[in-house]
Amino acid sequence: MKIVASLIPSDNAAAITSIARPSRLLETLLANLDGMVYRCRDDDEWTMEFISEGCLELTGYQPEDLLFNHRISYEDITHPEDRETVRQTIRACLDGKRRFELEYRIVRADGDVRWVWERGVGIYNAAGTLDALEGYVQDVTARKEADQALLEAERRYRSIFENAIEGVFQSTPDGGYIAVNPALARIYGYKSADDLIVSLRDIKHQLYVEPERRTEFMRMMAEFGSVSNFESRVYRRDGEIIWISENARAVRDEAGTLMFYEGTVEAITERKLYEAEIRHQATHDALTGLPNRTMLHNHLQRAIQSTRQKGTLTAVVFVDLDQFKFINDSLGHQVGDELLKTVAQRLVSCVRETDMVARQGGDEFVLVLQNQPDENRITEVLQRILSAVARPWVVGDREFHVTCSIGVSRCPTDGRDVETLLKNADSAMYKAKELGRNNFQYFAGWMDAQVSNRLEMLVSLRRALDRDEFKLYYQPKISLANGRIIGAEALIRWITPDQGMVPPDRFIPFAEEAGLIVPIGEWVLRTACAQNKAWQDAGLAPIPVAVNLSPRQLDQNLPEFVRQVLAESCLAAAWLELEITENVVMKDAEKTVATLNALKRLGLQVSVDDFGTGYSSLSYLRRFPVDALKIDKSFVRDIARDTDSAAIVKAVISLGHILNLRVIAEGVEDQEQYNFLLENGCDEVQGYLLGKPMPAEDFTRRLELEKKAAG
Ligand SMILES: Nc1nc2c(ncn2[C@@H]2O[C@H](COP(=O)(O)O[C@H]3[C@@H](O)[C@H](n4cnc5c(=O)[nH]c(N)nc54)O[C@@H]3COP(=O)(O)O)[C@@H](O)[C@H]2O)c(=O)[nH]1
Repeated sequence: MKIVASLIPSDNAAAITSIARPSRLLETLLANLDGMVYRCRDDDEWTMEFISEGCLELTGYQPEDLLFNHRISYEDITHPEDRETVRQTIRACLDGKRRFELEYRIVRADGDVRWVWERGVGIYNAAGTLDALEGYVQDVTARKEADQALLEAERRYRSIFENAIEGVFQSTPDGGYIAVNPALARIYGYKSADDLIVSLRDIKHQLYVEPERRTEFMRMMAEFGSVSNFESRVYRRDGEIIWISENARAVRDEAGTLMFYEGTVEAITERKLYEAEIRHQATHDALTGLPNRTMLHNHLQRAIQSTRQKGTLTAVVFVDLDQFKFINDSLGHQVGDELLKTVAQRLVSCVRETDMVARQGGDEFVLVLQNQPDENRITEVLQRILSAVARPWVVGDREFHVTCSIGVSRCPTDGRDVETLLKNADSAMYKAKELGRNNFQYFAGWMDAQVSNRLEMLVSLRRALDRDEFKLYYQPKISLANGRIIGAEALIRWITPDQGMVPPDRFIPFAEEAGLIVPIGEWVLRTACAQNKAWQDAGLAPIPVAVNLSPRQLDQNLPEFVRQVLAESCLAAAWLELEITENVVMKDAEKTVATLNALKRLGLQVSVDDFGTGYSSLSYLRRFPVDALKIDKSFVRDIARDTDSAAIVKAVISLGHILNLRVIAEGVEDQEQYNFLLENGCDEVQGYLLGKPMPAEDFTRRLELEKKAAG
């Protein structure tokens, strides 16, 4: 209950005269008053001597019911909880001869509780003794309820303001705060809302990390009257930088003059970090942390644009590791991953910060070298890359050597769009592989004439078998004991209608990738067996023909397939030799031993190809059912120049003989190499010196000549 005691002295009010008998005019007025006029005694019942007609509407009782307490007294109508206070308040005013004014509750005839406002005055006689009280009572329930609702709403809003998780503020255009809630103080690292308001007086410079954000905030407020999701970096009190998002509006007076800004602040650092992480993941390679293919494409796109505008030179460098597949297969993916990470770091160390090193996938990296002054500078970088990648690489207590092949295309010379530049760099890289690996090649127009697009190659390869485009060449193997042909290696050739002959190095890896190597390998085996049988049927001296096997062919079905092919061609198994590269033998050694044993049971021969380039374990080698080791041509090539190569060749020959294996040296190109191998007890040689791979018809003539010479 709200009690308002009037401060107006009752001397003036005393002018109100007795209204025991009001005039007619007054009666009309009183009857139409919105409330009740009364005159009562100062007794325990507030006995009414006069009461206007408004009594009925106000209390639900007829005026007669209350007059002289005929039916009920006003004291009884007054709400029991308010009676005492009403009496005390009126008493105090009467004692001080002041007008009284108060609000309290009454209980109407129908039991309804209503709020009333009462204003009255004491009526004194000439002797100054109180005669009666006169006053006016009005129903103010509606206003009271509205006030209550307003208070409740205010309380609720204050609670929201005080307890909100978001920061709430009102700030002035000159950069101070009028009001902030505790959450904003917490977000900005202040002890309390007051601490923030007092300490932070220059929002532009004290709060924003980039003060231009405040300028932008003000500009948007002036232009649009509000900002939403306005993200900025701000300083907390201790100097820590966080991200916030603001939603705010400008508050203006009726004349349109800006009064202040008000809005909310949300701390979004975590979201920003998460978004940055997601962006990073979408654009970076998880293993090496380098930009991925997507980012490379976007970056290259921009680099091309800038190259065009500035008239500069940009190089797209395709780097492919030479022995990666082998390392992955023989040493496992974990080691392969470590190698990729090391290579990634080394590549980054070779270029400027403004250049990009991206991982395209697998063991392929692409570098974008922008704003190059000339080709010499690009070449310097390429040389740095070759030596960086070739630096020994240590895993545990073992040291490895890896090289890479590099292809380069230049913008604008070799292409002006992303696809062309990447395709041409890729073609140049394949040329580098063909030219012996561990080198770089700049793209040249003629490379386009070859089947350089891998996708095209795969499509063409798929058709090649049906169109009978493959051919087998045969290269002689010569006995060092007597210089005679003691075998042949079947080597596939692809004669395409438009590109001519495509060497196996260019398509075997794709065939392996696409799984086409299995049908191609089957064709090779059938053709080689059939050809060998034809030579035998022609009366030529029988020799074993060696066929190369790809890793994908070496599964448990292979022995059965070989058995079938031998049966179909009627070739005795002794005249078939299978060449398997060292890394394939070592990969999943247990499984390989089982397959090799099954093959050996057929009666054929098995040799380990490219021996020396891999990491054969001696203990495994002892257990493998193989007949021969083929020393890789890279060692044979350097026999005369490089003492290490010469030592390796000698060691392999000794090792082979200790293990009771034949040793064949491949890639013999000159007499010096031949003599070295002869002197060091090698069993067989193969190479251009003794005969290049040749079509079956030419090989037939070689065999016929041999037969004649043998007499
Ligand atoms: N899975 C299969 N792989 C095959 C098959 N046919 C060939 N290949 C493999 O492709 C690689 C390249 O073969 P190719 O271009 O035929 O090269 C062979 C010889 O021509 C070459 N060679 C022989 N002598 C010399 C020489 O004196 N100098 C020199 N620079 N190169 C020479 O060596 C290749 C034979 O190598 P290898 O197999 O290691 O004995 C090659 O890896 C083939 O294996 C196939 O049908 N299936």
